[in-house]
Amino acid sequence: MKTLTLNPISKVAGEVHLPGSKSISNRVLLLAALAQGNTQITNLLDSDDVRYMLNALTALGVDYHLSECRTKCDVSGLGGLFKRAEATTLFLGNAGTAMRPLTAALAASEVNITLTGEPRMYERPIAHLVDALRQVQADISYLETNGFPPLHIKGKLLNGGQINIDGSISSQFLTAVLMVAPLLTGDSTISIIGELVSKPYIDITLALMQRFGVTVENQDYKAFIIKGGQCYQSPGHWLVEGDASSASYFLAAAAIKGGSIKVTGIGKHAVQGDIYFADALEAMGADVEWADDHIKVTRNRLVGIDRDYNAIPDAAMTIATTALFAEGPTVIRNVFNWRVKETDRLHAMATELRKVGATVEEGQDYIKITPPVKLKHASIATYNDHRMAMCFSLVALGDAGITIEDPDCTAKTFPNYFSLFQQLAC
Ligand SMILES: O=C(O)C1=C[C@@H](OP(=O)(O)O)[C@@H](O)[C@H](O)C1
Ligand SMILES: C=C(OP(=O)(O)O)C(=O)O
Repeated sequence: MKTLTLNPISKVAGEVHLPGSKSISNRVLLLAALAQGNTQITNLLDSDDVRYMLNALTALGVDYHLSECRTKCDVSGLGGLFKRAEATTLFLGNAGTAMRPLTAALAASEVNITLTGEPRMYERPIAHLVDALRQVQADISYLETNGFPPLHIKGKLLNGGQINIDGSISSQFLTAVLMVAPLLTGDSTISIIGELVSKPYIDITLALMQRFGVTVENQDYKAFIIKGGQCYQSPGHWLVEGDASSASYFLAAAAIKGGSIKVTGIGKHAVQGDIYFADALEAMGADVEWADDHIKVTRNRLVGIDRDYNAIPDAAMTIATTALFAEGPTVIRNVFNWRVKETDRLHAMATELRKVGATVEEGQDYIKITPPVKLKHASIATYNDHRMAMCFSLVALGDAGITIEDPDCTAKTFPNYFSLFQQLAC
């Protein structure tokens, strides 16, 4: 297995122009495909998750032109739902932002589709979404295990109506139903069962839908009312914001061993909730500068924090490894759904943090990290989880360096992460 050893880095500084947001790239591609008119997308993310969405759109007959650098894409919208008579299989890797929204859009399209993916995708629950779509007569069947992909979808025009959806495991299920709802023939009311997790991702969905001409009535994240029989209208041009989750590793590096690091491509008005990772760094003691077109973090003394990070589950992982450099323990609470992402992230994080010397308490839905007096060098297993690899790169800012197993797993969202990270060393 390939490994990457990072020698101790004593100081970091510089500027990083962020690759496009994964969450926005895959949403915009799907909305542009369904919209009336052409959409010119710039700063599209070039990573595995986005390739799976692009490949799916090709197989579904969507016309688009991708530039050579794969960050510009002109999409000719279908002006409505997909239509493809032949039975087709779409392989979606482990991309939640492809699997979940496509399941809903295809259930309402006249298609005959099988959705497959990597082995881990078959362990990531999807029943809450399938149950919701079945309430409006969607014809979706499980091909292996009840409640999990792979799925077979015998799509047909759906009517809309009352849809109750469990929001307690993933917001992506609600995102999926929201994005298809305006294209159903009748009006829909989507009611949330339980407490909705990862709420800021719903704000991304609603903001993008609005830019494509569709308004949703949001009743305090408990119910959403959407008129049916609509068509998305292309906004013409779309610049994808930088990825706020990807920004977290650079901002954390500055907080730990800056110098200052400035990330561009996002700023204080960004639509992604993960920009509030910078608030977590501020709470730990770092200096943060918020501008319209960048966020800059400068090192200061860091102290542990104890907070609920349900709203930013991806960037919250970066707090776990930043905690190794803070004074006193850090507790990251209400992150139960870490267990159903690329790997069981609560368990993986606890196991690997212990290897570098931390004392760790792994709760059902929280993790408590007490930093060691001295970090130890270790070889870190990454569990085919891009964020495990990127989070543990921060350990190189200690005195012992770190070895990252399978560093190429960052290809899911950030293929050139390690070269950018190493360029910041000074
Ligand atoms: O909608 C999105 O773009 C995402 C929502 C979050 O998932 P959950 O809603 O499952 O927490 C996040 O972890 C994922 O990386 C991207
Ligand atoms: C949870 C993640 O991905 P997905 O979109 O596959 O859910 C992630 O990127 O951290």
